[in-house]
Amino acid sequence: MVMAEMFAELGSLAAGAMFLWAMFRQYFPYQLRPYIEKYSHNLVSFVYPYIQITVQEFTENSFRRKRSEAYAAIENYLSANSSTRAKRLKADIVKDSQSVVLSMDDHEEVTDEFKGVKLWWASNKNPPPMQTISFYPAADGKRYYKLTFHKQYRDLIVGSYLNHVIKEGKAIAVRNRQRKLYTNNPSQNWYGYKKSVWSHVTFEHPATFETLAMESKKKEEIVNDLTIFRTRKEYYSKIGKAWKRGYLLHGPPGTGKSSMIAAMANLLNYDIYDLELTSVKDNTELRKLLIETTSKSILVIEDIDCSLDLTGQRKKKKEKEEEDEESKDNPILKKGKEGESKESKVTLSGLLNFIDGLWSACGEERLIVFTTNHVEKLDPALIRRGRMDKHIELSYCCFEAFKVLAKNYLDLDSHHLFASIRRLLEETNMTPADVAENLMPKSISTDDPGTACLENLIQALETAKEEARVKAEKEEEEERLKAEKEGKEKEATAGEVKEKETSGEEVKENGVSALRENGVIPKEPPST
Ligand SMILES: Nc1ncnc2c1ncn2[C@@H]1O[C@H](COP(=O)(O)OP(=O)(O)OP(=O)(O)O)[C@@H](O)[C@H]1O
Ligand SMILES: [Mg+2]
Repeated sequence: MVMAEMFAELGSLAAGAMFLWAMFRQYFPYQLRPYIEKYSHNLVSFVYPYIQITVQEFTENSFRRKRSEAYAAIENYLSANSSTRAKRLKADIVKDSQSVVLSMDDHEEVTDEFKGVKLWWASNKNPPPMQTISFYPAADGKRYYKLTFHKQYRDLIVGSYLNHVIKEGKAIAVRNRQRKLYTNNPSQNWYGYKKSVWSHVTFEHPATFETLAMESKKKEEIVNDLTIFRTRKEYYSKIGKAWKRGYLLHGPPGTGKSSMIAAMANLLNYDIYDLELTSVKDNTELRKLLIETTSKSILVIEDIDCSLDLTGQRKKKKEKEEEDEESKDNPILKKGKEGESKESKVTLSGLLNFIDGLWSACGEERLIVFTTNHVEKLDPALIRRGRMDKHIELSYCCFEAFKVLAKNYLDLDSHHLFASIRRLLEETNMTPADVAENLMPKSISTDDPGTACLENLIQALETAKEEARVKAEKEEEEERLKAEKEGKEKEATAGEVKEKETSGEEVKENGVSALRENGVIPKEPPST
């Protein structure tokens, strides 16, 4: 009964308020209305001790409509912090359909706590504008988040809480994102408005530092170097350097240079930009590619010594001039040359600027990795410290590296054949790629695949040792023959010179006696 009375009273109150509001709108002078609204706002804020901050999903300026970074970060933050508390959630699939991320649904509210202070987040949506007949799909309403907190915590919330939310949100986005492997498009593939200088696929390489075979001390040093680099944002800005680091990986083919790049990307959770230097037209295009890369990425140039003849550029130019001269009068030759003229005009100085010039500071938290099989062929300017800060040599398989491979491939920590393998590895050079190939079980039916593979490896090592011995002998023989030949040639030339000298002396002697005969020079006194 009491309840029913209460509802009846409430109903009449609401009806009364609505009547008053309608009267106000109809009869109150239009010019005075803003003043009344302003004072009513002031009155409400005086009584209502809470502050509200809204963050719209889209920011708009006169050029374009863009999804707000702050909104995306808050969305991620709330998806991680609210999914256990909110009752209505939206599900979305990320990471290549592998996991589901839950976020707050529209018109849902959750509470959060920061340093003992309670705050409320609400997700809302403004109704869409009036529908008109349009070619485009119907516009969705404008979403926004509203944060409410007590005004006494204003400094704490504005000063640190919001920063904390954005930072956390961005970190969650990085964790959830799908990593990408980019490669540069040739410039003829950039189509007008939709031009993109890089194309990408999902990056999924299983290599990690655990599976990488190399000495554990060296591996630890590299992992430490990378992890320190990642946390050094403030340090880099303090010393006034762009937050980037260069690595030069060098060593024979099949020693794990490309695998190490994949392991680096997996360790740091970075994207990879694999730059194919030969299809970059010129230095300007190189700069454009650099600008289009994002932070938290590894920029890779593989086989830098083969990518471009950077040191031989001048020679090439001279040769080209000669060729041009030749083809001037020959129209067929000229046509052929024009077709080939797409070759890269990237210069060494362009590349040096790319690595550590002014432009290289755009974007941050970036690694630049060069790989090469012939470090001695590279220009010293290209690999000096500061450009390539860390030089890592990946070499032939040592016993420690073999043990990593045996553990990965055969699940073996020790075996009686390890001792012979150790001795053989010390005596011969075999790349980790070859060792790994021999450790792959070749048949399913073997009872003891581990022993079979190790025996295979021993055989391969012995063959390699024998081949190396034969090769060394052959080289020695060639060397000996060459030395012999050179010796003979020297002897022959020495003989010729002596002959010439003696005949020259004779001529001289004859000349002198003739002069004496003719009394031009005095005769020699008789010897006593
Ligand atoms: N250090 C290593 N640890 C583990 N696996 C390795 C290692 N080195 C080579 N491999 C194996 O050999 C294969 C080839 O290695 P990778 O492509 O990394 O060599 P690379 O040094 O980049 O050679 P290249 O100079 O020819 O590009 C890899 O797929 C990997 O399985
Ligand atoms: Mg490689």
